[in-house]
Amino acid sequence: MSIIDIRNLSYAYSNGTKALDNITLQISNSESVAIIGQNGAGKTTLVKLIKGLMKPLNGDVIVDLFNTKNYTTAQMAKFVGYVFQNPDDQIFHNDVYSEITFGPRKIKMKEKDISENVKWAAELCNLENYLKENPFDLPLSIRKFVTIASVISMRPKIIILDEPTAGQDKIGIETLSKIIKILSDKGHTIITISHDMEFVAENFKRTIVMANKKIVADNKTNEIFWNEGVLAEAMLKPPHVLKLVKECGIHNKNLLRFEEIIDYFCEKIK
Ligand SMILES: Nc1ncnc2c1ncn2[C@@H]1O[C@H](COP(=O)(O)OP(=O)(O)OP(=O)(O)O)[C@@H](O)[C@H]1O
Repeated sequence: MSIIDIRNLSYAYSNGTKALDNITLQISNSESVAIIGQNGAGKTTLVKLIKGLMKPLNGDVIVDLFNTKNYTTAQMAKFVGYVFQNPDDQIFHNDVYSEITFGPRKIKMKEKDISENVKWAAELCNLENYLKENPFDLPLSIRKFVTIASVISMRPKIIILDEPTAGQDKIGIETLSKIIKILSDKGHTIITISHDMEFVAENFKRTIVMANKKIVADNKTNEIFWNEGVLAEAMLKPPHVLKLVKECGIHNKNLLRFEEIIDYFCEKIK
C-alpha cells in the first residue's frame, strides 16, 4: 500500500518561481527511496510538500491517507519527520537532551515512551556523551546527528533526510547507513535527498531523478546509474566505482555497490 500518494502536483513560490511541474509519485510503506538531481531541480520543495510545510497549488499530496491540504503542519508532524539540510535551521535548544526531547513532548507522547525513544535515538546517533552539551558548541557533523535524533525520537512513520552526508566523514557516513538500515528494518519509510552518488548507490534500492521541476526517472538504483541518457538529462555523474567498471569494458547492470564489484573481480581472478 502507498503511504505517500502524490497526484499531478505543481508548486510555485510567492515570487512566481515555478518549483514543481505536474509530479505524480507513489511511495510504499517501509520503502527507502533516494531523490537525486541538480541544484534547483525541485527536490527540497517536493519533500517540504510531503511534510506539509507548504500546500500544493495544483494536485494532491496524500500522506498515510491524509490529504495535506486539509491538515496543519503541526497535525502532520506525528506522521512525517523532516531533517533539514542545514542543522542550524532546525536546532533551537541550549542542550542536546532538550533538543531531542522537544518533538516527542510536542506531539504529546507518553512520558514513558519519551524517555525510551529519546534514549534510543541518542544511542543510534552516537550522542550519549553529548546530551548536556550546547549543540551550537558541537561540530557540524555532530549537530547533524542531533537533528536526526530529534526527528527519530518522535518515531514518525515517514522520515525525510535532506542531504544527510554533507559535512560527514567516512565514520559519519557509515553511522548514517546504519541508522537508515535500522529505521527501515523497523518499518519506517525513508526518503533521502542526496548529491552523494556513492551513498545513494550503497543504501537505496529505488532512486527518483529530478530535473527542471519534474521527475525524469524513477527506477531501481542500478538501472538509474547504468542509464547514461537519464544521467545526462539530469546532469549527474554515476558513482566512481561504476565508472571504473565501465572503463574495464564490463556491462553488467547488477554491478553497482562496492562489495558487488569486489566479488565480481574476485570471481574473475579465480
Ligand atoms: N523560498 C523560495 N522562494 C523562491 N524560490 C525558491 C524558494 N526555495 C526554492 N526556490 C526555487 O525553487 C526551485 C526549486 O528549488 P529546490 O530548493 O526545491 O531545489 P533542490 O533540487 O532542492 O535544490 P538543492 O539541491 O540546491 O537544494 C529553484 O528554482 C529555487 O531557486
